[in-house]
Amino acid sequence: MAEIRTETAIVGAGQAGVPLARALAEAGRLVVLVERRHLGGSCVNFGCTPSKAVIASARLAAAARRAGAMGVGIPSVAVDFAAVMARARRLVAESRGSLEESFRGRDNPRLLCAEARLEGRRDGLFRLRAGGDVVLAERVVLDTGTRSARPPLPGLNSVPLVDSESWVGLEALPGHLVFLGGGTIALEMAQCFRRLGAEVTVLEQGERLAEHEDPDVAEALCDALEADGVEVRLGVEAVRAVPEGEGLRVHLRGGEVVEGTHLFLAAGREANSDGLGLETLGVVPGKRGVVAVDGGLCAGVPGLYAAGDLRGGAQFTHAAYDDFRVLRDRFLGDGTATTERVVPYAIFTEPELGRVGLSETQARAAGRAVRVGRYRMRDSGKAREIGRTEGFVKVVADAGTGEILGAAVLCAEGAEVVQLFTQAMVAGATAREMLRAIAIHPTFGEAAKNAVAALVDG
Ligand SMILES: Cc1cc2nc3c(=O)[nH]c(=O)nc-3n(C[C@H](O)[C@H](O)[C@H](O)COP(=O)(O)OP(=O)(O)OC[C@H]3O[C@@H](n4cnc5c(N)ncnc54)[C@H](O)[C@@H]3O)c2cc1C
Ligand SMILES: NC(=O)c1ccc[n+]([C@@H]2O[C@H](COP(=O)([O-])OP(=O)(O)OC[C@H]3O[C@@H](n4cnc5c(N)ncnc54)[C@H](O)[C@@H]3O)[C@@H](O)[C@H]2O)c1
Repeated sequence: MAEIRTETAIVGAGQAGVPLARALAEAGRLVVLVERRHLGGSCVNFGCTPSKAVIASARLAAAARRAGAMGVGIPSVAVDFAAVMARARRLVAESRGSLEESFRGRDNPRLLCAEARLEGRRDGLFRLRAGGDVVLAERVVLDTGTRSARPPLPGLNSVPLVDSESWVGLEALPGHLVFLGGGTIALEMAQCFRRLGAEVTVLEQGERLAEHEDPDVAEALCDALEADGVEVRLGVEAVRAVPEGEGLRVHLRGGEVVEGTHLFLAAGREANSDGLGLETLGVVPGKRGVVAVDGGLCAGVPGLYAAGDLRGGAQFTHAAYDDFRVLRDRFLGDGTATTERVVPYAIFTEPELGRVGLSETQARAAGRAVRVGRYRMRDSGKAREIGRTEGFVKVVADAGTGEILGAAVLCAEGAEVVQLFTQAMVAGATAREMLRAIAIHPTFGEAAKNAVAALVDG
């Protein structure tokens, strides 16, 4: 057993852990990074990278099927599922490989490939067991991410299951996927697998998909899935899963039965905080295993920090990466950086939903007097020219000052277009100030500007 003394120990080579380890080492500070599985964490290995690669293939198949409407004949569209998945896994292997290469042969950051567990704190040092090694660290950063939550559904373990991690290993196209849950993962993956040729049913216990979005946005997303042939069942309660031949049956309350070949678990995520030994420091995780932090990401014990999905709140790659900025500033800078920030996000369906700030529902629930500007994509020149008229832009502003409070951009490239509103919000811009910027014609930026104009004029 080796005893390793370090200034900073980082647990989890995810979106905050890797850049932080590099930055500390570059500044000449001793750092140990402990990872139990693959460098790059969820985003690289089974999240953003492979899902967006497969979604790109599915979008291409859908565009090819629509080509006739644009005067381009594509007589038949064949999806080679194995090739689609092989391409995605190749991208994963490339990203992971270059990360592995960047750590090879280095003693700072020192990479330990092991499961880490805290064993309390003595003489001002955290004690961390990592396989056969013991790390003694002045501070510890936990960046251990999340995993698919497993709802307490009787029979769950007896049926063919896919989750947000194992899907990446699929070799053959599932015949009929039944999604349990209708949030971000289900929206993206249900549309994608349907476009690749699978039958898809989504079972959502709530009254709408994407429960955190405004009802008009959620309804438009639901319409988009249904237009692709996804069967969406809202307000249903799965009470039992039963194997049936090669597949399964899901029994719903009320007696109805849904059949499929695989159950896709998309019922939320829970943080990897169990097994970390947090109890040895008196830290008790909250709902879904989340570790509470302050604005500087300190987890309640001096010297203990939590970053990325583990700390709850915005669970996205770019938010985890921004936690790196906060921690780097805490450890190497003047220590004033905080997590008070504007975090945009997207749902990569078609149309794509780009979101930032407050939704109309959230703004009204917070007691704000708001104005809402809306613009339909079917009125946009660019959308009509490229044959992508679905969706709308919706912008929410303070009724008194005109300050932009949030936006939902549901259109082709909505995740790109919403960045306009992110910039405006960070700059504290009002609707009138946004209108001073000329938008290029023909672009979706014009549609965004027209939604802002509707806010001022409407
Ligand atoms: C299917 C899917 C698609 C997604 N798509 C997007 C997207 O398009 N855009 C977006 O912004 N976000 C997306 N996300 C979310 C994104 O992947 C996460 O928000 C992001 O990866 C979180 O990074 P993290 O650093 O918090 O944790 P992770 O990237 O999960 O890293 C945590 C690491 O800690 C390691 N670990 C855990 N416990 C221990 C331990 N005890 N000892 C040692 N190591 C440990 C894990 O093995 C893992 O490598 C997606 C997620 C999924 C599942
Ligand atoms: N584009 C992106 O940025 C992106 C993409 C994929 C995943 N992610 C990450 O993953 C998270 C989303 O994961 P998710 O979609 O699993 O969770 P979610 O919280 O978005 O949605 C879960 C849904 O499942 C429903 N549900 C829960 N238990 C159920 C049950 N027993 N039966 C039926 N419905 C049930 C809930 O009502 C909810 O609507 C995001 O918050 C983000 O962190 C992000």
